[in-house]
Amino acid sequence: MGSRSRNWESNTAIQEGSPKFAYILAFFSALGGFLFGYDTGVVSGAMLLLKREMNLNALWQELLVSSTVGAAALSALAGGYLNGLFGRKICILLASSIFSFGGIILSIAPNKEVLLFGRLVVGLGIGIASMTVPVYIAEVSPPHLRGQLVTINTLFITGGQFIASVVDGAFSYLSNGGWRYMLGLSAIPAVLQFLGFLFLPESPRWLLQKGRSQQAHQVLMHIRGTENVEEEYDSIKTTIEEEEKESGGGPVLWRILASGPARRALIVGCGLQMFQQLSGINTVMYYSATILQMAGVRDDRMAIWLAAVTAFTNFLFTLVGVWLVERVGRRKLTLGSIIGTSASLFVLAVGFLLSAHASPPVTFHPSDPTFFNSTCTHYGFCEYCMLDPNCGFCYNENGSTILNSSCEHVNPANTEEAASGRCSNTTQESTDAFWAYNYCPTTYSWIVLLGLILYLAFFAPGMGPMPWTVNSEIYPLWARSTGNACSAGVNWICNVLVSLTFLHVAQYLTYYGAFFLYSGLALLSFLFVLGCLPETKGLVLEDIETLFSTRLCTCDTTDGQKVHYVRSNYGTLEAEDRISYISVSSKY
Ligand SMILES: O[C@H]1[C@H](O)[C@@H](O)[C@H](O)[C@@H](O)[C@H]1O
Repeated sequence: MGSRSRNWESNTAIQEGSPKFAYILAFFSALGGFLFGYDTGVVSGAMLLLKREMNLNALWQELLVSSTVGAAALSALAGGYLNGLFGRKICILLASSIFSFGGIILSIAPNKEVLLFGRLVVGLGIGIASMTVPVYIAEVSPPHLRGQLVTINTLFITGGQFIASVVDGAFSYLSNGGWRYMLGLSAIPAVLQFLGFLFLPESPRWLLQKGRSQQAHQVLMHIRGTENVEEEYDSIKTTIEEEEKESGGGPVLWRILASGPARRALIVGCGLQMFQQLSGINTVMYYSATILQMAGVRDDRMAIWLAAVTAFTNFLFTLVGVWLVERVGRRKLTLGSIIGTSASLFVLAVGFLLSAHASPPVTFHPSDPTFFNSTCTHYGFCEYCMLDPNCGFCYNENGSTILNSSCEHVNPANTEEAASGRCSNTTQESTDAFWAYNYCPTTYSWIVLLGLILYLAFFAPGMGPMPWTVNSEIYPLWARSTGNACSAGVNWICNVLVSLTFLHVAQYLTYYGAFFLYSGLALLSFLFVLGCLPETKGLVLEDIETLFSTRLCTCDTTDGQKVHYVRSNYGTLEAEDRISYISVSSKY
């Protein structure tokens, strides 16, 4: 094990190679991200049709949404093992087969039980893809493009969510079976990815790790578009040899926890994924239709199409992230994004707070006998009425004045109408009475809308993609699959937790309380990133491990600099202490 050094000038050999092939690889891999976005996004529109056609109660609706995310959490964790054993290519092929199978099952499902099975299958595909694709892209990309190419995967996730909302809008006009197309169409990109990947190479880093040196060398030349890959090849090979000598036996997770740099990388990776979800992205996305209704969009179809605009905003600003990641670096992009995200969550909360204070009172008590048996009669203001999932607010409007307002029981089979009375669809009067479920009519809705747009504009370029991008690069090769599996698992588990608890949190803390909480959590993540996230821009993957050699909370010293590291061996010391890092260049 000799001492080893790399200098940045010599990376020009890598940079000179044609990156075209790297883009092709990134495109086919990122179809996995597209399916992740499509399958998590499409269900809300499909549910509108499904609940009517299959008579789904709230529990079944909840099951069909959460089963996919839950299955994704489990398969992301298992994906680490599969990745190490079979390689990235086989795992991506596996994920695309699972996606295709799931899509077909969903499109022909005869009943809700088969639907649930299909959603579980699709979730298994999402979990494997979510942890494998960023790793594969990072391992095949040249260092100067790596951040951008991995961020393209998140662009595809948000693109998938956008296309899903357009498909939802388009097929919502089909009175029968529209959901079959919505859920089944995902099989097309899945088959495309499967076919494409049959012809694409395995990651050269994984090949080298498995001792398939000749194949690794060939793949590296192929993807770099040049024969001049000796330096990169040697560098990967030496690192793997060193790692093999240094690593003890036992399960990889145990070795990660026992090794200082890998453990710190795992804390940073999992922390980033946790904070991404705790800043409420999926709640905001899911809740966007209601926010738009608050802002006065009453037509259901219109709300579906405007939700597509929200998803498009998320996509558009992720594109800004793709553009910025190699210019400003991961650290500054994430920090800037968090400040904006926290501030916009604050604006959202203030909008909800003002709406709550101006919440219209209940002024009308219908004489309908079913009305008297309802607990909804207890509420004196719309604010309390809407926080009870069993009730909704029914009112007439004269200009901006609310008239004849009552709190009434919701139709359990369809929350878009009251169970009985003038806001149910069984009465003639329903035409001039408005039904507000989950929200209150308010003149402050523009603040909420502004908060929503600002939120997406700040979240999407940084906190959306960076946790995935950073995780794909911070672990040493031996720990990469397991590290990414754990952090992706944390992402999915926090995703389930936040979405399942949102309505309860809102019931206890009110909507504005919930958004103030998310805003505070975002501030907490600012401190975490400020103290713990080093800049990885432009570094060779094999060098990144060195950034975690010192205690966490000291990383900001390297911010904005490209550092040249020299790794030297002092024989008798512990593995992590044996590595000294000498900055010899900070000219950037
Ligand atoms: O990075 C992605 C992206 O921001 C998506 O919009 C969101 O739904 C996912 O949960 C997240 O992991």
